[in-house]
Amino acid sequence: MSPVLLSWTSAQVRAAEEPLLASGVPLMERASFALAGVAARELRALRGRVAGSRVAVLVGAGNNGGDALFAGALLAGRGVRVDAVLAAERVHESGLAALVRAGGRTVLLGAEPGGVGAVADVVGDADLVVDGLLGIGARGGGVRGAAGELVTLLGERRAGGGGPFVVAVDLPSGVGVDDGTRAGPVLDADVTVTFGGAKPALLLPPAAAAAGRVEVVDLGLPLDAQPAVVRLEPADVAGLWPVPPPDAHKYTRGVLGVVAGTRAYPGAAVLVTTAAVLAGVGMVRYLGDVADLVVARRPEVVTGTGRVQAWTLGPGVSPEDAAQRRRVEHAFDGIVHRGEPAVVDAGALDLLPAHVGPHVVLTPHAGELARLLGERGGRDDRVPREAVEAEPLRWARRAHELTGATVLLKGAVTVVVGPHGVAYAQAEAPPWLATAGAGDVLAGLLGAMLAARDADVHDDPTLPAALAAGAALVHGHAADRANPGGPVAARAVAQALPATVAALLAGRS
Ligand SMILES: NC(=O)C1=CN([C@@H]2O[C@H](COP(=O)(O)OP(=O)(O)OC[C@H]3O[C@@H](n4cnc5c(N)ncnc54)[C@H](O)[C@@H]3O)[C@@H](O)[C@H]2O)[C@@H](O)CC1
Ligand SMILES: Nc1ncnc2c1ncn2[C@@H]1O[C@H](COP(=O)(O)OP(=O)(O)O)[C@@H](O)[C@H]1O
Ligand SMILES: [K+]
Repeated sequence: MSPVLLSWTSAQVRAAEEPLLASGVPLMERASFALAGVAARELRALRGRVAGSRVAVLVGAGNNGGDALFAGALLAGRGVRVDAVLAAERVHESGLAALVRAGGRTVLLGAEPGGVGAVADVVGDADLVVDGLLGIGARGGGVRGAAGELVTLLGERRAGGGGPFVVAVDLPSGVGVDDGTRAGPVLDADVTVTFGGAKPALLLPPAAAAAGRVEVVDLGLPLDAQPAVVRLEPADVAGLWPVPPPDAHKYTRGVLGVVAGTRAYPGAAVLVTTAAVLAGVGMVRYLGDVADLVVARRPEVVTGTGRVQAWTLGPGVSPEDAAQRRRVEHAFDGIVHRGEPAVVDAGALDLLPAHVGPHVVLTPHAGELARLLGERGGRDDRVPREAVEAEPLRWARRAHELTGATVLLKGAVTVVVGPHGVAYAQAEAPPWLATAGAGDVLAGLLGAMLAARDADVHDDPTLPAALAAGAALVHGHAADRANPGGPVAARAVAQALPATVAALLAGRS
């Protein structure tokens, strides 16, 4: 398994390809050859053979269309019936010539007697569609014009359970390449064959859901700039997880202070402390109103004040409760003055000091992030939850700018933003994880990681973001391990942590 999926913006990709194109490296030839290979493999899987099957190639005005045309030509050469739908009067010239030479047929979108609907019927009846409408030249806002209508019609077929298998060229057409937005018609794909390196839209919500399986084709591009968005893979966990050395003792493994839970919400305290203990922290110190319950459920936990290496603050905490408020504010003293790393969740988000450092990791969901932005930002930052969900990277970045903290924005894909533009998008969580208390487990798990690596966090301000992304990955895997393919309770996710971590460290996941 290859560790880390990296993505670069369209500008970074263009900068990397420039010297190669200038020296005549045949990038499009390499790209289209790989693309045709993937299409042929999928046809074999779908139809049992390549020759005799039917492929529709959607061709936009740019080089993305060029890739699709050359791939169409290669497929036609292997006995595939290829219909190319030209979405512009001028398309890639030599690509078109190659397709026609190989026996591919063309229709000009808009010039067909039956209009876009008739073209949609032809495309819809194909075994496989190669989507070369838009690549990194897409300006956002979805596919425009007649091609946009075609994409909408094909989307309706897919939604109805029909429609052909779609292979996207470089990106699903219509997504916001660098910001992962989905505003307007997008052709959802089953497989995306992306060139040189992934693009942010392939990792970021909401666009990433349109990509299907992502296959990266190495074109030999010198992509040495810092990637825009990264997805950690299971093999990366070993480099982040605090594996105790032989001479470890409980204090070197870290003490986590927890302020969580009230008499009204006692469960949060149990879930946070359980997750931290099962993630292998040296010790948990619980501060709160339900110590008896916590200790009854987790006898490993100690109660009362004392030194800690890191904090988890906020699950089940109500800022109106004076005693809890005092405990959280006291913890923030150590966080601000001694630099203790912290996870700040739920009720503690409302008590966050004006400015903190990246050693503080905020863990809001979209609703909590919208509230935080509204309270701390200017007029333009007052956005509803839906706006955060439509552009999670943008708003997580904004929250980082406003607070100085590392920001982990929870959701189906969890987005993490830290200093120096570092960003992660983790998508391992099964939808079953969207259940009350799951966030408390994440807060305890991440707190344990920060407590064990507090010294490293002091040295490297980008480490908390990596640890947070790693925690999201472990959290998702634990949910899956707790009950593969079925419902999970938050407590079961916590209970699955020891075996999940062991499997990830052993490379068995
Ligand atoms: N970067 C690289 O190293 C390589 C790039 N290649 C391909 O080249 C592609 C980029 O090519 P281009 O720069 O020509 O860009 P595109 O092929 O993405 O398309 C640009 C064209 O689409 C139109 N357009 C933009 N937004 C639109 C919208 N929302 N609705 C309708 N039309 C819109 C523009 O007017 C322009 O004519 C990549 O995605 C990739 O497929 C490959 O050939 C291999 C190498
Ligand atoms: N659709 C989804 N698919 C997968 N995971 C999800 C989805 N929605 C939410 N999650 C995850 O479930 C957890 C829910 O956390 P949170 O909203 O804080 O709930 P709670 O406060 O009840 O613990 C987060 O880790 C989040 O990333
Ligand atoms: K495309």
